[in-house]
Amino acid sequence: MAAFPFEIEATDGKARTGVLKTPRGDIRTPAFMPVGTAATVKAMTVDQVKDTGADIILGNTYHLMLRPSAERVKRLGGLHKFMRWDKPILTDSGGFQVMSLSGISKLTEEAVTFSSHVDGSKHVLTPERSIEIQADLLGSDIVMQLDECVAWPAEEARARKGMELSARWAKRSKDAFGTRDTQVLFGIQQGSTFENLRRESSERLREIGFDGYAIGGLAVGEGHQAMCEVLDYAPGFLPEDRPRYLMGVGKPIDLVEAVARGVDMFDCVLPTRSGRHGQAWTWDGPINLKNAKYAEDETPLDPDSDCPASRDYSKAYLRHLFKAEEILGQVLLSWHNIAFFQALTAAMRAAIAEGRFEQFRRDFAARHLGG
Ligand SMILES: CNc1nc2cc(C(=O)NN)ccc2[nH]1
Repeated sequence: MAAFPFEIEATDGKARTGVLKTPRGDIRTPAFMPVGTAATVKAMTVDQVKDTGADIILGNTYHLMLRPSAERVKRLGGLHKFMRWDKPILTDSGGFQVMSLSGISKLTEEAVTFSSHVDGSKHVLTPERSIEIQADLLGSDIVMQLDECVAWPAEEARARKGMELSARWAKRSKDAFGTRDTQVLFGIQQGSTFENLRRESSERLREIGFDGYAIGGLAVGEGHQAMCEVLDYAPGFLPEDRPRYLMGVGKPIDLVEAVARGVDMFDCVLPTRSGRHGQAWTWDGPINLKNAKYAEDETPLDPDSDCPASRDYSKAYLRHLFKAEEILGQVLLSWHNIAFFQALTAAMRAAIAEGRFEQFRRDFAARHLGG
Protein backbone atom coordinates (compact mmCIF):
# COMPACT_ATOMS: atom_id res chain seq x y z
CA MET A 1 0.00 0.00 0.00
CA ALA A 2 1.58 3.25 -1.15
CA ALA A 3 2.27 5.46 1.85
CA PHE A 4 3.50 8.39 -0.26
CA PRO A 5 1.21 9.62 -3.07
CA PHE A 6 3.11 10.17 -6.35
CA GLU A 7 1.16 12.57 -8.58
CA ILE A 8 2.42 12.76 -12.18
CA GLU A 9 1.35 16.21 -13.37
CA ALA A 10 2.54 15.99 -16.97
CA THR A 11 4.41 13.74 -19.35
CA ASP A 12 6.32 14.58 -22.53
CA GLY A 13 7.44 11.47 -24.37
CA LYS A 14 8.86 9.22 -21.66
CA ALA A 15 9.73 12.20 -19.45
CA ARG A 16 7.48 12.86 -16.42
CA THR A 17 7.12 15.68 -13.96
CA GLY A 18 5.22 15.37 -10.69
CA VAL A 19 5.24 15.48 -6.92
CA LEU A 20 6.06 12.76 -4.39
CA LYS A 21 4.16 13.81 -1.28
CA THR A 22 5.75 12.88 2.08
CA PRO A 23 4.89 13.80 5.69
CA ARG A 24 8.03 15.97 5.81
CA GLY A 25 7.33 17.76 2.57
CA ASP A 26 6.74 17.48 -1.16
CA ILE A 27 9.45 16.31 -3.55
CA ARG A 28 9.16 17.86 -7.00
CA THR A 29 10.28 15.49 -9.75
CA PRO A 30 12.54 15.25 -11.67
CA ALA A 31 14.46 15.71 -8.40
CA PHE A 32 18.17 15.91 -7.59
CA MET A 33 19.17 14.80 -4.09
CA PRO A 34 22.34 16.41 -2.71
CA VAL A 35 24.46 13.78 -0.94
CA GLY A 36 24.70 14.35 2.82
CA THR A 37 27.17 11.55 3.52
CA ALA A 38 28.12 11.91 7.22
CA ALA A 39 25.10 13.94 8.28
CA THR A 40 26.25 16.94 6.27
CA VAL A 41 26.16 17.99 2.65
CA LYS A 42 29.89 18.65 2.64
CA ALA A 43 30.91 22.32 3.10
CA MET A 44 27.29 23.49 3.22
CA THR A 45 24.88 24.44 6.01
CA VAL A 46 21.37 22.98 5.83
CA ASP A 47 20.08 26.53 5.27
CA GLN A 48 22.27 26.88 2.17
CA VAL A 49 21.05 23.48 0.93
CA LYS A 50 17.43 24.54 1.51
CA ASP A 51 18.17 27.87 -0.25
CA THR A 52 19.15 26.01 -3.44
CA GLY A 53 15.64 24.56 -3.70
CA ALA A 54 16.55 20.99 -2.76
CA ASP A 55 13.46 19.15 -1.50
CA ILE A 56 15.30 16.05 -0.22
CA ILE A 57 18.84 14.97 0.62
CA LEU A 58 20.54 11.58 0.77
CA GLY A 59 22.15 10.11 3.89
CA ASN A 60 24.72 7.28 3.79
CA THR A 61 24.05 4.35 6.10
CA TYR A 62 27.60 3.00 5.78
CA HIS A 63 29.23 6.19 7.07
CA LEU A 64 26.73 6.88 9.86
CA MET A 65 26.73 3.30 11.19
CA LEU A 66 30.52 3.54 11.56
CA ARG A 67 30.58 7.09 12.91
CA PRO A 68 28.95 8.24 15.19
CA SER A 69 26.95 4.91 15.00
CA ALA A 70 23.28 4.60 14.22
CA GLU A 71 22.47 3.99 17.89
CA ARG A 72 24.03 7.33 18.88
CA VAL A 73 22.10 9.18 16.15
CA LYS A 74 18.96 7.54 17.52
CA ARG A 75 19.79 8.60 21.10
CA LEU A 76 20.30 12.15 19.79
CA GLY A 77 16.84 12.25 18.25
CA GLY A 78 17.37 10.78 14.80
CA LEU A 79 19.10 12.08 11.68
CA HIS A 80 16.72 14.98 10.92
CA LYS A 81 17.09 16.47 14.40
CA PHE A 82 20.82 15.68 14.59
CA MET A 83 21.64 17.63 11.40
CA ARG A 84 18.74 20.10 11.54
CA TRP A 85 17.29 19.06 8.16
CA ASP A 86 13.50 18.93 8.53
CA LYS A 87 12.62 17.99 4.95
CA PRO A 88 12.68 14.42 3.54
CA ILE A 89 15.80 12.25 3.73
CA LEU A 90 16.47 9.16 1.61
CA THR A 91 19.06 6.81 3.07
CA ASP A 92 20.89 4.20 1.08
CA SER A 93 21.33 0.69 2.45
CA GLY A 94 25.10 0.81 2.93
CA GLY A 95 25.73 -2.06 0.53
CA PHE A 96 27.30 -0.10 -2.29
CA GLN A 97 29.76 1.71 -0.01
CA VAL A 98 30.74 -1.45 1.83
CA MET A 99 31.99 -2.77 -1.52
CA SER A 100 33.61 0.51 -2.57
CA LEU A 101 34.97 1.91 0.72
CA SER A 102 35.47 -0.68 3.43
CA GLY A 103 38.39 -3.02 4.01
CA ILE A 104 37.93 -6.74 3.62
CA SER A 105 34.29 -7.53 2.93
CA LYS A 106 32.66 -10.95 2.73
CA LEU A 107 29.32 -11.47 0.98
CA THR A 108 27.13 -14.47 1.82
CA GLU A 109 23.43 -15.30 1.44
CA GLU A 110 22.95 -14.07 4.99
CA ALA A 111 24.93 -10.85 5.11
CA VAL A 112 27.82 -8.61 4.15
CA THR A 113 30.58 -8.61 6.79
CA PHE A 114 33.26 -5.95 6.54
CA SER A 115 35.90 -4.01 8.40
CA SER A 116 35.47 -0.29 8.92
CA HIS A 117 37.66 2.06 6.85
CA VAL A 118 37.60 4.34 9.91
CA ASP A 119 39.05 2.08 12.64
CA GLY A 120 39.14 -1.45 11.22
CA SER A 121 36.30 -2.64 13.47
CA LYS A 122 34.20 -5.55 12.21
CA HIS A 123 30.59 -4.99 11.13
CA VAL A 124 27.75 -7.12 9.79
CA LEU A 125 25.06 -5.78 7.45
CA THR A 126 22.03 -7.92 6.72
CA PRO A 127 18.86 -6.78 4.93
CA GLU A 128 17.17 -6.72 8.34
CA ARG A 129 19.95 -4.74 10.06
CA SER A 130 20.02 -2.19 7.22
CA ILE A 131 16.27 -1.63 7.59
CA GLU A 132 16.67 -1.23 11.37
CA ILE A 133 19.46 1.31 10.91
CA GLN A 134 17.66 3.35 8.25
CA ALA A 135 14.06 3.21 9.45
CA ASP A 136 14.31 2.86 13.25
CA LEU A 137 17.63 4.46 14.20
CA LEU A 138 18.32 7.16 11.59
CA GLY A 139 14.60 7.64 10.96
CA SER A 140 14.81 8.30 7.23
CA ASP A 141 11.69 8.90 5.15
CA ILE A 142 12.70 6.80 2.13
CA VAL A 143 14.49 3.55 2.94
CA MET A 144 16.45 1.49 0.40
CA GLN A 145 16.65 -2.30 0.35
CA LEU A 146 20.06 -3.92 0.81
CA ASP A 147 21.24 -5.31 -2.52
CA GLU A 148 24.39 -6.32 -4.34
CA CYS A 149 25.71 -3.87 -6.90
CA VAL A 150 27.76 -6.07 -9.23
CA ALA A 151 30.92 -4.49 -10.62
CA TRP A 152 31.12 -3.66 -14.34
CA PRO A 153 31.91 -5.36 -16.66
CA ALA A 154 30.24 -8.56 -15.49
CA GLU A 155 29.68 -11.88 -17.19
CA GLU A 156 25.94 -12.61 -17.52
CA ALA A 157 26.15 -15.53 -15.08
CA ARG A 158 27.76 -13.32 -12.45
CA ALA A 159 25.24 -10.54 -13.06
CA ARG A 160 22.41 -13.07 -12.69
CA LYS A 161 23.77 -14.29 -9.35
CA GLY A 162 23.89 -10.72 -8.05
CA MET A 163 20.44 -9.90 -9.39
CA GLU A 164 18.91 -13.02 -7.83
CA LEU A 165 20.56 -12.37 -4.45
CA SER A 166 19.30 -8.79 -4.59
CA ALA A 167 15.79 -10.08 -5.33
CA ARG A 168 15.90 -12.42 -2.31
CA TRP A 169 17.21 -9.54 -0.20
CA ALA A 170 14.39 -7.36 -1.54
CA LYS A 171 11.89 -9.80 0.00
CA ARG A 172 13.78 -9.93 3.31
CA SER A 173 13.95 -6.13 3.32
CA LYS A 174 10.21 -5.81 2.70
CA ASP A 175 9.42 -8.36 5.45
CA ALA A 176 11.70 -6.55 7.91
CA PHE A 177 10.27 -3.14 6.96
CA GLY A 178 6.65 -4.28 7.44
CA THR A 179 3.94 -1.67 6.94
CA ARG A 180 4.58 1.87 8.12
CA ASP A 181 2.55 5.07 7.81
CA THR A 182 5.25 7.72 7.55
CA GLN A 183 8.12 5.91 5.86
CA VAL A 184 8.43 4.00 2.58
CA LEU A 185 10.71 1.34 1.14
CA PHE A 186 12.18 1.34 -2.37
CA GLY A 187 13.31 -1.79 -4.17
CA ILE A 188 16.39 -1.76 -6.41
CA GLN A 189 16.55 -3.18 -9.94
CA GLN A 190 19.83 -4.86 -10.77
CA GLY A 191 21.04 -6.92 -13.73
CA SER A 192 24.07 -5.00 -14.98
CA THR A 193 23.80 -4.32 -18.73
CA PHE A 194 21.66 -7.40 -19.57
CA GLU A 195 18.11 -6.60 -20.71
CA ASN A 196 16.69 -9.99 -19.75
CA LEU A 197 18.14 -9.72 -16.23
CA ARG A 198 16.82 -6.18 -15.78
CA ARG A 199 13.37 -7.37 -16.88
CA GLU A 200 13.47 -10.36 -14.52
CA SER A 201 14.69 -8.20 -11.64
CA SER A 202 11.79 -5.79 -12.22
CA GLU A 203 9.23 -8.61 -12.31
CA ARG A 204 10.49 -9.97 -8.98
CA LEU A 205 10.39 -6.52 -7.38
CA ARG A 206 6.85 -5.85 -8.64
CA GLU A 207 5.64 -9.16 -7.19
CA ILE A 208 6.95 -8.11 -3.78
CA GLY A 209 5.61 -4.56 -4.19
CA PHE A 210 7.43 -1.35 -3.30
CA ASP A 211 6.49 2.31 -2.97
CA GLY A 212 9.25 3.27 -5.39
CA TYR A 213 11.87 1.57 -7.52
CA ALA A 214 15.55 2.38 -7.97
CA ILE A 215 17.75 1.48 -10.91
CA GLY A 216 21.01 0.33 -9.40
CA GLY A 217 24.22 -1.04 -10.80
CA LEU A 218 24.85 1.79 -13.23
CA ALA A 219 27.43 4.59 -13.28
CA VAL A 220 29.96 1.93 -12.35
CA GLY A 221 32.33 2.53 -15.27
CA GLU A 222 30.15 1.55 -18.22
CA GLY A 223 30.14 5.10 -19.56
CA HIS A 224 27.39 7.45 -20.71
CA GLN A 225 26.44 5.62 -23.90
CA ALA A 226 26.20 2.15 -22.36
CA MET A 227 24.21 3.59 -19.46
CA CYS A 228 21.78 5.25 -21.88
CA GLU A 229 21.41 1.96 -23.78
CA VAL A 230 20.29 0.28 -20.53
CA LEU A 231 18.03 3.22 -19.75
CA ASP A 232 16.40 2.81 -23.17
CA TYR A 233 14.52 -0.14 -21.61
CA ALA A 234 15.17 -0.42 -17.84
CA PRO A 235 12.84 2.34 -16.51
CA GLY A 236 9.96 0.98 -18.60
CA PHE A 237 10.18 -2.37 -16.80
CA LEU A 238 9.19 -0.58 -13.59
CA PRO A 239 5.65 0.53 -12.61
CA GLU A 240 4.88 3.82 -14.38
CA ASP A 241 2.85 5.15 -11.43
CA ARG A 242 5.69 4.98 -8.92
CA PRO A 243 8.93 7.01 -8.65
CA ARG A 244 11.98 5.73 -10.53
CA TYR A 245 15.32 6.60 -8.89
CA LEU A 246 18.63 6.24 -10.77
CA MET A 247 21.31 5.72 -8.12
CA GLY A 248 24.59 7.60 -8.19
CA VAL A 249 23.90 9.62 -11.34
CA GLY A 250 25.35 11.91 -12.48
CA LYS A 251 26.71 14.58 -14.74
CA PRO A 252 24.18 17.19 -15.98
CA ILE A 253 23.96 15.53 -19.41
CA ASP A 254 23.30 12.18 -17.68
CA LEU A 255 20.36 13.70 -15.80
CA VAL A 256 18.82 15.17 -18.94
CA GLU A 257 19.21 11.95 -20.95
CA ALA A 258 17.87 9.83 -18.07
CA VAL A 259 14.82 12.10 -17.58
CA ALA A 260 14.17 11.71 -21.31
CA ARG A 261 14.03 7.93 -20.68
CA GLY A 262 11.59 8.10 -17.74
CA VAL A 263 13.74 8.59 -14.61
CA ASP A 264 12.38 10.80 -11.78
CA MET A 265 15.03 10.97 -9.02
CA PHE A 266 18.82 11.23 -8.85
CA ASP A 267 21.68 11.48 -6.35
CA CYS A 268 25.35 12.14 -7.05
CA VAL A 269 28.41 13.44 -5.20
CA LEU A 270 29.60 15.18 -8.39
CA PRO A 271 28.40 18.75 -7.65
CA THR A 272 29.81 18.81 -4.10
CA ARG A 273 32.96 16.74 -4.75
CA SER A 274 33.91 18.60 -7.96
CA GLY A 275 33.07 21.91 -6.27
CA ARG A 276 35.61 21.18 -3.53
CA HIS A 277 38.23 20.77 -6.24
CA GLY A 278 37.49 24.01 -8.09
CA GLN A 279 35.19 22.70 -10.84
CA ALA A 280 32.08 24.81 -11.46
CA TRP A 281 29.15 23.41 -13.44
CA THR A 282 27.36 25.92 -15.68
CA TRP A 283 24.86 25.96 -18.55
CA ASP A 284 27.91 26.28 -20.83
CA GLY A 285 29.55 23.17 -19.38
CA PRO A 286 32.06 22.63 -16.54
CA ILE A 287 34.90 25.10 -15.95
CA ASN A 288 37.99 24.76 -13.75
CA LEU A 289 38.28 27.94 -11.75
CA LYS A 290 41.98 27.37 -11.05
CA ASN A 291 42.61 28.13 -14.72
CA ALA A 292 44.73 31.29 -15.20
CA LYS A 293 42.22 32.67 -17.68
CA TYR A 294 39.92 33.55 -14.75
CA ALA A 295 42.61 35.46 -12.81
CA GLU A 296 41.01 38.84 -13.60
CA ASP A 297 37.60 37.74 -14.79
CA GLU A 298 35.19 39.95 -12.86
CA THR A 299 32.06 38.16 -14.07
CA PRO A 300 30.13 35.84 -11.72
CA LEU A 301 29.40 32.21 -12.52
CA ASP A 302 25.74 32.95 -13.28
CA PRO A 303 24.38 36.51 -13.00
CA ASP A 304 20.83 35.22 -13.53
CA SER A 305 20.97 32.84 -10.56
CA ASP A 306 19.29 33.65 -7.24
CA CYS A 307 22.11 31.83 -5.47
CA PRO A 308 24.57 34.32 -3.90
CA ALA A 309 27.51 32.00 -4.67
CA SER A 310 26.59 32.02 -8.37
CA ARG A 311 25.54 35.67 -8.64
CA ASP A 312 27.64 37.79 -6.29
CA TYR A 313 31.24 36.57 -6.51
CA SER A 314 33.65 37.12 -9.41
CA LYS A 315 35.43 34.17 -10.99
CA ALA A 316 38.65 36.05 -10.16
CA TYR A 317 37.77 35.97 -6.46
CA LEU A 318 36.75 32.31 -6.55
CA ARG A 319 39.99 31.43 -8.37
CA HIS A 320 41.96 33.33 -5.72
CA LEU A 321 40.24 31.38 -2.95
CA PHE A 322 41.21 28.06 -4.57
CA LYS A 323 44.78 29.15 -5.29
CA ALA A 324 45.09 30.29 -1.65
CA GLU A 325 43.39 27.06 -0.48
CA GLU A 326 40.82 29.11 1.42
CA ILE A 327 37.91 27.04 2.79
CA LEU A 328 35.43 29.65 1.51
CA GLY A 329 36.22 28.55 -2.06
CA GLN A 330 34.95 25.06 -1.32
CA VAL A 331 31.87 26.46 0.43
CA LEU A 332 30.92 28.82 -2.39
CA LEU A 333 31.54 26.38 -5.22
CA SER A 334 29.64 23.54 -3.49
CA TRP A 335 26.77 25.97 -3.00
CA HIS A 336 26.90 27.11 -6.64
CA ASN A 337 27.06 23.56 -8.03
CA ILE A 338 24.15 22.31 -5.93
CA ALA A 339 22.18 25.41 -6.96
CA PHE A 340 22.98 24.65 -10.62
CA PHE A 341 21.79 21.02 -10.32
CA GLN A 342 18.57 22.29 -8.71
CA ALA A 343 18.14 24.90 -11.45
CA LEU A 344 18.64 22.14 -14.04
CA THR A 345 15.96 19.90 -12.54
CA ALA A 346 13.62 22.90 -12.15
CA ALA A 347 14.14 23.77 -15.82
CA MET A 348 13.38 20.17 -16.82
CA ARG A 349 10.19 20.14 -14.71
CA ALA A 350 9.01 23.31 -16.45
CA ALA A 351 9.93 22.03 -19.92
CA ILE A 352 8.01 18.77 -19.38
CA ALA A 353 5.00 20.62 -17.93
CA GLU A 354 4.95 22.88 -21.01
CA GLY A 355 5.42 20.08 -23.53
CA ARG A 356 8.78 21.36 -24.82
CA PHE A 357 11.19 18.88 -23.22
CA GLU A 358 12.66 17.63 -26.53
CA GLN A 359 13.57 21.19 -27.49
CA PHE A 360 15.04 21.75 -24.02
CA ARG A 361 17.05 18.53 -24.36
CA ARG A 362 18.48 19.60 -27.75
CA ASP A 363 19.24 23.17 -26.64
CA PHE A 364 20.86 21.99 -23.41
CA ALA A 365 23.18 19.52 -25.15
CA ALA A 366 24.16 22.06 -27.80
CA ARG A 367 25.04 24.70 -25.22
CA HIS A 368 26.44 22.48 -22.45
CA LEU A 369 28.47 20.15 -24.64
CA GLY A 370 28.97 22.63 -27.44
CA GLY A 371 32.51 23.53 -26.28
C1 LIG B 1 28.65 6.77 -8.77
N1 LIG B 1 28.00 5.60 -9.30
C2 LIG B 1 27.13 4.86 -8.55
N2 LIG B 1 26.53 3.74 -8.95
C3 LIG B 1 25.78 3.30 -7.91
C4 LIG B 1 24.99 2.16 -7.76
C5 LIG B 1 24.35 1.95 -6.56
C6 LIG B 1 23.55 0.72 -6.36
O1 LIG B 1 23.36 -0.08 -7.27
N3 LIG B 1 23.11 0.51 -5.11
N4 LIG B 1 22.37 -0.61 -4.84
C7 LIG B 1 24.47 2.86 -5.53
C8 LIG B 1 25.26 3.99 -5.67
C9 LIG B 1 25.91 4.20 -6.87
N5 LIG B 1 26.77 5.18 -7.28
